[in-house]
Amino acid sequence: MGVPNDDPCLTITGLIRDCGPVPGLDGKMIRVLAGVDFTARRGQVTALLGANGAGKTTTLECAQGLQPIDGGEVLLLGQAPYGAGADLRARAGVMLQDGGLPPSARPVALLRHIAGMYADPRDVDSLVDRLGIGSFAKTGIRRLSGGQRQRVALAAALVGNPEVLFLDEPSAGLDPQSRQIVFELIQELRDEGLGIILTTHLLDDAQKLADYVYIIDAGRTVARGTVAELTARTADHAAGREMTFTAPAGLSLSVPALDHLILTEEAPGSYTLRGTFAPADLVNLAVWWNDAGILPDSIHMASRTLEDVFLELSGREIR
Ligand SMILES: Nc1ncnc2c1ncn2[C@@H]1O[C@H](COP(=O)(O)OP(=O)(O)OP(=O)(O)O)[C@@H](O)[C@H]1O
Repeated sequence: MGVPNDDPCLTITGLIRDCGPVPGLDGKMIRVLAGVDFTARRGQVTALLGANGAGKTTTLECAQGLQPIDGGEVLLLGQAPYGAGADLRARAGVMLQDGGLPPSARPVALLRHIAGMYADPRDVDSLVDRLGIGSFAKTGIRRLSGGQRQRVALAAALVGNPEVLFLDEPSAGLDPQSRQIVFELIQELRDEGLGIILTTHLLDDAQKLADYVYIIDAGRTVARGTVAELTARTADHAAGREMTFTAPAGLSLSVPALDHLILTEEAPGSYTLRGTFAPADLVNLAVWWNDAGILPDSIHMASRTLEDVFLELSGREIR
């Protein structure tokens, strides 16, 4: 296996998409995508995040050539996907949330059938083994649990040996063991050089898997970066840290050495410090505890998670 390169496999620039006509808007079209930028690279997992209705599905459908575009540019493996031939489709694997699998088919027979349609398919037996499909190999798709169906859908997306893999909510419905298996497989495929594009509502999944993250809101790209970059403290978000500790209730909150931080007793005996911490603040805290004769029962310090960033950018209210 060669060293994977990180060339772009999907480039979306200023994507505009109008849909409709919408009956509630007197039959007018609505601008669903108003400038989405997104680049996915080979050998990386790139996550597309956004609240409900942000435009993720529409973006991916434009990327897969399932919808035309009204402005901007989409290049999948160097080609405009809408109207492209079967050759391009064969190079992209798509795992949809509802699977899109024929309900009466049996998993292994279906995978062998799909493999037969490709020039250079993956080995079906090893995929079946890897994804634990053997134990329900001959059960009809309609009788499978959601998590089993999800694993068959992933195998079906991979069997054609694609260069780019689109995964819509890959861990939806999976139990912890299956989720672990699927995550390990995604990481291996990434290391093989596949470009993997993932949409998810589970920010924890994005935090664990994604090399690069794009956040879209109301049809536009509003943030991009590695998880570390997005969660790093910036000038705007200098108050990005929070420390909590538990100690006896009713301590005096007047601590001059810490008065640049906000110290509150959120519940009896449960204290929170927020603000821009310097390492010396930990010394000042220890001096305060020492002077007051306190040994805290627990201490916890955390920085922002991807979820905090997402909520700041997409708003906390439901749309
Ligand atoms: N054909 C259409 N006609 C009218 N409105 C549409 C059409 N397609 C999408 N929309 C609207 O565009 C917006 C974006 O939809 P899209 O399905 O891309 O969002 P999403 O980010 O995938 O949402 P979710 O997380 O809920 O799946 C939504 O408000 C949706 O109602």
